[in-house]
Amino acid sequence: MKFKKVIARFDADNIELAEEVICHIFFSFNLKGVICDVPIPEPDEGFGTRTLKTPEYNSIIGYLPDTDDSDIMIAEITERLAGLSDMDLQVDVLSESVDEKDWAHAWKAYFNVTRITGKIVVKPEWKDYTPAPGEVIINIDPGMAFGTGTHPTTSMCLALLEEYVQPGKTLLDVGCGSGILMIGAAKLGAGAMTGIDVDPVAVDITQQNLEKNAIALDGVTLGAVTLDKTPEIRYDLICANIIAQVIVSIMPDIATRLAPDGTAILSGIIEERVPDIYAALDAQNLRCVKKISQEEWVALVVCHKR
Ligand SMILES: C[S@@+](CC[C@H](N)C(=O)[O-])C[C@H]1O[C@@H](n2cnc3c(N)ncnc32)[C@H](O)[C@@H]1O
Repeated sequence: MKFKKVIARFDADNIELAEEVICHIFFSFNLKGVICDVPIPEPDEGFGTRTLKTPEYNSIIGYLPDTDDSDIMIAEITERLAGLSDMDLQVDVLSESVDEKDWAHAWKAYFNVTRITGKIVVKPEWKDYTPAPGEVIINIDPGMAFGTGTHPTTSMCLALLEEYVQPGKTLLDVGCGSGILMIGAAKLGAGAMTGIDVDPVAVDITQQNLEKNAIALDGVTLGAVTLDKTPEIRYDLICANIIAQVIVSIMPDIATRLAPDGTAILSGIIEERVPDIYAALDAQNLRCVKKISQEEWVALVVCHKR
């Protein structure tokens, strides 16, 4: 099958805000395999904590099936991006036709063994790594789904899971992507888990990655659904690493699914959006108990007000 690779090459005063907005537009057009390819200022420390190659440009890349309509969609995406005139953003949209087999593996050059915390290491399935005693190794092949652990939004979630997962705690992962957070949680001792994603490909990849990590699937529920379409089961832990606008819109559904003593980890939020999140939390009688940040990205730990 042929795909159109869509590249939004951009420059902006606020790179993280531009990343968020462009990704949101890509997701709203249902582009698959969206990755942020942004030069990282700090050097790789030799462990592969960052991308192996530093890209020359800031790019957001996504893929569309190559059909009669794809050029019209790309023109609409270009128009939407050009309409962001209130932001200090210069963006060029490029596209090229690629074979699935060509692109599905091309990004792998960027993904190396990545240490997230003193304990958690994310390892591409195809790389060798000898774990130190006590390390939690997450084997991942994200395929067309988001989630290698190299993005700050994912690594902050993993670090917070290490802090908040307790044996047997139930977990709901909203926007499971590659399944990386569910695997991390399971290896840290979580009990029954539910993972949902609007992208059915992500749900398939999550299942494959859970299997590759020998996570028993009998306690796992997966679905290509939005949160409002899931049963109102209460979870001890909820993770949502999605952009702020989506988190705000699903906050009522998060609140009704968070156990009275439960903890939600909300990530994918840039600093500018934190006031919107706080307002949405307040409206649902939720409160933030911890805020961490990496680069311009913020992750919040949230619970019910008492
Ligand atoms: C930034 S990725 C996070 C992937 C993974 N959980 C991680 O932390 O690396 C966000 C994921 O949320 C999914 N998504 C976007 N909007 C969603 C929604 N309203 N409900 C559920 N999933 C959504 C996307 O398809 C994508 O896989």
